This record gives sequence, structure tokens and C-alpha cells, in this order.
Amino acid sequence: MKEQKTGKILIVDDNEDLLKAAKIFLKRHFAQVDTETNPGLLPILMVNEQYDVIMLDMNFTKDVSSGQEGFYWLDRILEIDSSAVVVLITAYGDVNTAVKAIKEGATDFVLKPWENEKLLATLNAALQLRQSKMEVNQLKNQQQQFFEDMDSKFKDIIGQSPSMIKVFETIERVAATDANVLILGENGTGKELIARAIHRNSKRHREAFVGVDLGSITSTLFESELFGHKKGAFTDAKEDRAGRFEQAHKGSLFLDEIGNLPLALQSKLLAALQNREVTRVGGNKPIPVNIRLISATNMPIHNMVFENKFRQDLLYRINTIELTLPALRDRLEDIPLLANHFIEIYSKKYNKDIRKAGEALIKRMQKYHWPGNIRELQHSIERAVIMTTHGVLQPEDLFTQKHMTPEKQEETVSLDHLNIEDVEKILIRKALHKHNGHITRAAEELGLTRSSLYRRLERYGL
Ligand SMILES: Nc1ncnc2c1ncn2[C@@H]1O[C@H](COP(=O)(O)OP(=O)(O)OP(=O)(O)O)[C@@H](O)[C@H]1O
Repeated sequence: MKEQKTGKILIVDDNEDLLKAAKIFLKRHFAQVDTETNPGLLPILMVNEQYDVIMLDMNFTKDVSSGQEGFYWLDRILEIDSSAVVVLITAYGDVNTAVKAIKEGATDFVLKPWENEKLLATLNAALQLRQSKMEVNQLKNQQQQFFEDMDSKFKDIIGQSPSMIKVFETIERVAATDANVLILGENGTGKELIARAIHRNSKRHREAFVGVDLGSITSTLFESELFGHKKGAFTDAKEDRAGRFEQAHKGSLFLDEIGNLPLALQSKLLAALQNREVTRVGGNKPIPVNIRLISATNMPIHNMVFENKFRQDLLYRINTIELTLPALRDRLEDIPLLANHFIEIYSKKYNKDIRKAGEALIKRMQKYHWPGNIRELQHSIERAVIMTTHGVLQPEDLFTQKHMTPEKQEETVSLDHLNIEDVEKILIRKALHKHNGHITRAAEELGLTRSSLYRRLERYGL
């Protein structure tokens, strides 16, 4: 197969014979070779075409050999495009000028008269340099875009429903203050995303955003994780370590799943928040910390206070501003936006050409109850994008899992047929659904132990 030619070369020299000969030879090796005798046209030529390599004569005026013209035009070229690659054309005996020009930004030089093969080698090397420069530029642009996106206010938070607009308005109002914010909402509704947006829009955005998942922290590790430890404080403490509070100093601390914190640990957390200082485990010197606190939970935290499972004083300390994120099933109008947003992301990621979600799919998605909210939607779109052979996603691409059936009609108990087992089955199903299949929480709500809930599930074949 014939190799595809690349590279756009411009040669500027007042010697027409040289231009002709060079063009004939170089056209065999490069995609485009333009020639010009008048260097005054360089700016316009460079606007009309993005040249990869510009070959530039050093002297244009007859009987002048100082190279001054070459330096002038070299400067202009680099002014117009700082990544331009310029190869100078110099006469024999003019090497010193050429070396000086390289110090001023030229890439290389060729001596006239040249051997074609040598010229080709020089231009190929120059072309490679240009390609690397362009790649670096592209990476720089991408990085800049990335930072701009990161800085943009509600980056990637999709939603135009009234409930989401209310959320955006609240963020706008509270972000700049240092008020503690508690974000409530079911699993996968975007609590962490919102916490990050609050931080990004706050005065602390240049400092750290440090997250801790309090739901997965063991009581033994709680203090060392949050407050840090001194070397030797316990067996695994091989060196001094700052805890999350210290790491978040001057920034924001995000306490996720705060509703899962056992009562004993709630008191320790409260003390640190009240005193605005922490003492590392094994240490005795309190360290002042300045943090903005953002907490989140999917638990009914106000009920928990009522049931003495969450300290009221701690709740008051963390919920100066309370924000509740709507479940996805309560903002159905956002489903097309979200679906197409994730289709775009995953089509790019998996190199597929999928344009959007079809009408039928959107309708079906709007009937489904999305217990895992946006995370579930995101994952199911990812799976569908990988698996589909369609250009527009269809219901069968997404609704492949057995459990993804539209929510059943509310189950009701008929008064003509009072049967305690039927009632129990309905309640268990409801509790499981409400807690997304979380056995401990469902059991708690039903007033059962985990094992007695398991026994019932088995008995009723649920
Ligand atoms: N409004 C939104 N627009 C776009 N993506 C979203 C939105 N909300 C959430 N997501 C995406 O959904 C996923 C889950 O979001 P996130 O982790 O913030 O939820 P969460 O409420 O903190 O979940 P959990 O309670 O399980 O910790 C993330 O990938 C997030 O980027």
C-alpha cells in the first residue's frame, strides 16, 4: 500500500530556480509544498494555512548577506505562531549566522546548494518536532479545558427540574458562607457530587476537599482516621499521621453516611466540632483546625433523633443548612437529560457511535422507580452502551436485568380476607424496597432482628 504523505511545507526564498527545484523534489515526499519569493506575504500565508515547516532564506535583498532580513522574518513568524518550526536556508560560509538564528528560535538550517537526501532528512526531523509541539499544545489545551470545567459552577450536575433548580439556588446562596451543610437523600442521588460543588463554589475552593465514609469506618479506627495518631500510639502506628480533620484544614471536610455513626463516636465527633481542635491518638497537644463541614446521609436522621439513635446536639451542629436531594423517580423530567448525558460520556469512553436514547426507552425509564437513583441509571446506561448494536438506545438495551421491572401497583390488603401472613409479606416487601434491599435497615424499621427477618424471607420465599 502506498504510504500516505503528510506535512505542509512553505519555502520562502527570492531565488525562483531554487524554489522550482525544491518543489519538484519535495512534492514527492510531503503532502503540500508551497513556495513564495516575497517574505512580506508570510503573515497572510500563515493565516491561510497552518504550515508544519517553513524554510526561510536569510537574505532577500540582492547583494545583502548580513542575514538581518532572515532574523526579522524569523521573529515575525514566531510571533504569529510560537510553535512554528523554521528551517533556515543559508549560504556556504554563513554558518555563524545560522547558529545565532537557532539560538533565536529557528529549528535547523540547510546549506545551499544542498543534497536532496540531506534536505529530506532535515525536513523530516523538523516535521517530527512540529508534531510533538502540536501534541504538547493539544495536551495543554485539554488541561486548561479540564481546569475550566472543574471551575465551572455546577460541572456535570444535570438537572432542570424545579426540585434541582431549587438545589442549585441553595448551593449558590450557601456556598460562599462557611455554614455547615447537611445533605439528605437516598442512595445515588448525588450527595457527594453536590458536596463537591459546594466546596468548588466556596472561598475555600483552592484548598483540600477531604471525604470520609463514616459508614465504613470501624470504631477502633475512628479516632486515628479522623484525628490522626502519633508514632507508636498502637501496633500499626509506624509513624506520625495527620487525620482527616487536619488534612482538611482551611478546606472542606465531607462526612459521608453520618447517620451510620454509632452513638459513642457521635460524642467524639461532636467534641472535635465544638472545640475546633483535634488531638492525635497518643498525643497530648490539641491541634486547631479550621474546616467547613459538609455532611450527608441517606438515613431518616430526624426520626433517628426522635428514637435516640442520633444525638440532637450533633444534628444541630451539622445542619445549619439542610438540603434534600430529590429521588430520581420524583424528577422524571430530568431522565432524558441524564440518559443522554451518560450516553455521550460512555459512547466516547467505549468508542461507540450512539446518538441518544430513543423515545420508547425514555418512556420506559420514566416508568421505572430507580431505587439506586442516578448511580443505577448511570451504570445501566454504561452497560447498555457496551452491549448495544443500535445507534439509538432501545428499551431492550437497558432493561436487561430481571429486577428492573416497572414498579408494581401499590399492594393493598383486602378487608374481606384478613390474613396476618399476607399483611406481613406486604410490609416486608415494602420495607425492603424502601431501604433498597438493605436487610439491617429494613429489619430495624419493621422492629425485627436481622435473623428473624431472614427467617421470614425464607418462610415466605421472598
Ligand atoms: N445530577 C447529576 N448529574 C449527573 N450525574 C450525577 C448527578 N447526581 C449524581 N450523579 C452521578 O451519580 C453517581 C452517584 O452520585 P453520588 O456518589 O454523588 O451519590 P450519593 O448520593 O453520594 O450516593 P451514596 O449515598 O450511595 O453515597 C456519581 O457517579 C455521580 O457523578
